[in-house]
Amino acid sequence: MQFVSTRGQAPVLGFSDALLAGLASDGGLYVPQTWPQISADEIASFAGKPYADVAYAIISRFVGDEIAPAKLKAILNESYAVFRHPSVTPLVELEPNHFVLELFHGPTLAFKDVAMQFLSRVMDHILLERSLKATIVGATSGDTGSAAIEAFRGRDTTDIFILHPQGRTSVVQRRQMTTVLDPNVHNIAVDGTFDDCQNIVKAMFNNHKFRDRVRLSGVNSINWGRIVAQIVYYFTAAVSLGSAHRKVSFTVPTGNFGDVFAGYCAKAMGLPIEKLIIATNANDILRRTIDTGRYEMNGVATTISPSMDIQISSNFERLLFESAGRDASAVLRMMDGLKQSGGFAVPDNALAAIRRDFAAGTAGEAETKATISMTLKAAGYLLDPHTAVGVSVARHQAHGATPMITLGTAHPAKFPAAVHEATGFEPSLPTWLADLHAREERFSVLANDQSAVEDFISARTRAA
Ligand SMILES: Cc1ncc(COP(=O)(O)O)c(C=O)c1O
Ligand SMILES: N[C@@H](CCOP(=O)(O)O)C(=O)O
Repeated sequence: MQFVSTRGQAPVLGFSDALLAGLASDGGLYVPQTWPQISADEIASFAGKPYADVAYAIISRFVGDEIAPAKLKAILNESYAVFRHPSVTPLVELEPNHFVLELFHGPTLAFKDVAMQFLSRVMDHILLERSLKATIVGATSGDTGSAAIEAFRGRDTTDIFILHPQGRTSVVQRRQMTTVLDPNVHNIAVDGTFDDCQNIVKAMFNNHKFRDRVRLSGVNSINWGRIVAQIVYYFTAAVSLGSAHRKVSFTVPTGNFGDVFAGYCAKAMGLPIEKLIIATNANDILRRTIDTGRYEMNGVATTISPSMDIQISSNFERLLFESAGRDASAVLRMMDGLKQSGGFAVPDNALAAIRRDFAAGTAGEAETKATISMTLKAAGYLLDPHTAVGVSVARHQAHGATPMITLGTAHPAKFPAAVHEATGFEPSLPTWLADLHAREERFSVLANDQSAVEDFISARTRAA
């Protein structure tokens, strides 16, 4: 399997090189050259199989012969053995015909663990085989960072540098990152928003001299290795409700568009998905785009679902590429508009294609809090604020007899203040994190400045 850039000007790469590259050298994102197809019979045969086996059936199609089957199976078995639920990502019925797919049973209590546990092991394997070290960078609004740090801590092949927006994550999210003191872990608090952090990360990838010198690699969902692992749970969830012989819909709390794009990939591979619903908080740029056909930035609002406080939704570029008939020049024009004027118009053909597969809705702050408290009262189920955005939006979608699955992207204990405000009840952390607030923290504060971050990394990485 080969991977092409959404901007059409970077080399076509195999799975391992696409993973190590992170962002394509032309600034685009890698997507598979073709979508492997999974037949209805094979999809139905996933029923009752262990999660790691389904993951192998799906991910091996993208890996091709680059990793020996036994090695890939071992990586997947190890990755999912660390989850604290036997099903890895269980499905819970919230109300008739509406389910929550719990993606937060990994070590850092958010859906990011599902992909990050795989990505760290597979990167480690590729680097060891090539006798290389890499510098991993990532931007986080809270969850990617903690999942990446947990997955990469202590690894000899990598040094990891995570940029978070200072003061804009929950305290639990921050401490999950800053209390990890392994020597290969470096936390940087940036004086800015998540978008500023993500811009610095992308700019470092576009500084080819720096990128090559420190052997830069990324762990945000711009890296195909993240998306490929997130495709799996769309299959396991749909199959447990009767797919491939029954359609399902998904509602996905959305920020950087990686998670919902993985749903699009599952559909492109043959999973019968009726609709993918993009759920946004007050940072509703994606809903406005679906409604109006214009992607228009208007400033980041701070919300109780901070991991979705994003305006530059990176993976939307992958969808634009697909829905514009894989026209890289159209993508280049749109991305240029975004850079020059903070917005662009989605071409009519692409917009029509997007609207066939996706719908979108927004839940504001009051609605999100009301959803948390109502769901606790009515169903005895405690939602985190991100999942609550999804549940609220899903409840407003007419889906008839088609089951609706809302992705449960984080555990409520990651956001105790918001949950307490909504319910008067403060969820406690699981035992392995019980002393989180007593642990020593270590992080450096840097200006919102690419060269300051590059200098910081150059002075510390072992890969240069
Ligand atoms: C808890 C939570 N929910 C939802 C999202 C949004 O996911 P995505 O950025 O893949 O759209 C994030 C961050 O990515 C998150 O951390
Ligand atoms: N919400 C994210 C933002 C980064 O998203 P990613 O999926 O592209 O890594 C976070 O928690 O950091």
